[in-house]
Amino acid sequence: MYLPSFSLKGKTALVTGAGRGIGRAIAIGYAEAGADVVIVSRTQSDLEETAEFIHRVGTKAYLFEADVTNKGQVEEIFETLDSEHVTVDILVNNAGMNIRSRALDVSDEEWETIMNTNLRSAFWFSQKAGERMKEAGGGKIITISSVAGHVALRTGVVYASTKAAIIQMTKNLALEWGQYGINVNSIGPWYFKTPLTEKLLADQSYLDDILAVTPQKRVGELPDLVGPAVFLASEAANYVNGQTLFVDGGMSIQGF
Ligand SMILES: NC(=O)C1=CN([C@@H]2O[C@H](COP(=O)(O)OP(=O)(O)OC[C@H]3O[C@@H](n4cnc5c(N)ncnc54)[C@H](O)[C@@H]3O)[C@@H](O)[C@H]2O)C=CC1
Ligand SMILES: C[C@H](O)[C@@H]1OC(=O)[C@H](O)[C@@H]1O
Repeated sequence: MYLPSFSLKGKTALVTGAGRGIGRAIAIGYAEAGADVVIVSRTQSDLEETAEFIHRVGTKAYLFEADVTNKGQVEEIFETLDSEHVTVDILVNNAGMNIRSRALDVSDEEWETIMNTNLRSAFWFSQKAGERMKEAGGGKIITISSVAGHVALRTGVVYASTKAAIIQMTKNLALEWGQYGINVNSIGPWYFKTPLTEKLLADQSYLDDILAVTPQKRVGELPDLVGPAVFLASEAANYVNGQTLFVDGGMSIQGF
């Protein structure tokens, strides 16, 4: 038999930023693939909406209203999961944000906020999940980067730096943790319509610029991202490590 399983049945996934957008889509997609899902975000009402979808699918949802930039709250999440004997088999570091300042205008506060939200939080969650996965004999860690981590976009140098750092962090964690059966990969999306981007994508001239450099001539739909996220979380990706999968309609290969 050559076809490995794409199912997540019997697994528990933790998804940060699961209150809306890409994180909510991945959390629900993982539930549809059979996983129980630990969902983390800042807004309880958003979490409850995501949990409602998961319950309709028939798997369990564990809700944690937390700020991923607060290390104490990150530690508390894992202490609570440990006390409830919930093992995280799959971690998706999705929470992220952007402040699209020009380089000369970036304030120290903006730098801190973007770096802490997009990069430091992902490292903290990876450390906490990684030490448990090492004990458990393996696991899957997926961090959401961006094409902005691979090519220069007009959406801000600090954001781009966090997304490039995620690509390198992914390689280094894979190098250290592959021996423990842990697969560490990242996904690099191009534009997907979410609360983070909806204002930008509503501007027809901006959208025209996006489509001009996108071979598939459309922005991403959330199922376009959930499929790769399920693949990387499943047994089908057991020998994929340290990679970044760009889900971008071909944008990152666009030349002239
Ligand atoms: N939407 C897009 O076109 C693209 C998004 N991405 C990345 O995908 C990820 C998700 O983006 P979207 O769903 O579009 O964003 P979004 O803004 O729609 O959702 C982000 C989620 O993260 C949560 N979050 C933000 N800061 C948090 C914090 N400090 N503590 C806890 N939760 C926090 C928000 O509450 C929200 O639920 C981000 O890492 C983003 O950089 C990457 C490329 C393109
Ligand atoms: C493709 C980028 O990641 C996208 O561009 C933006 O302006 C948003 O901040 C997203 O990050």
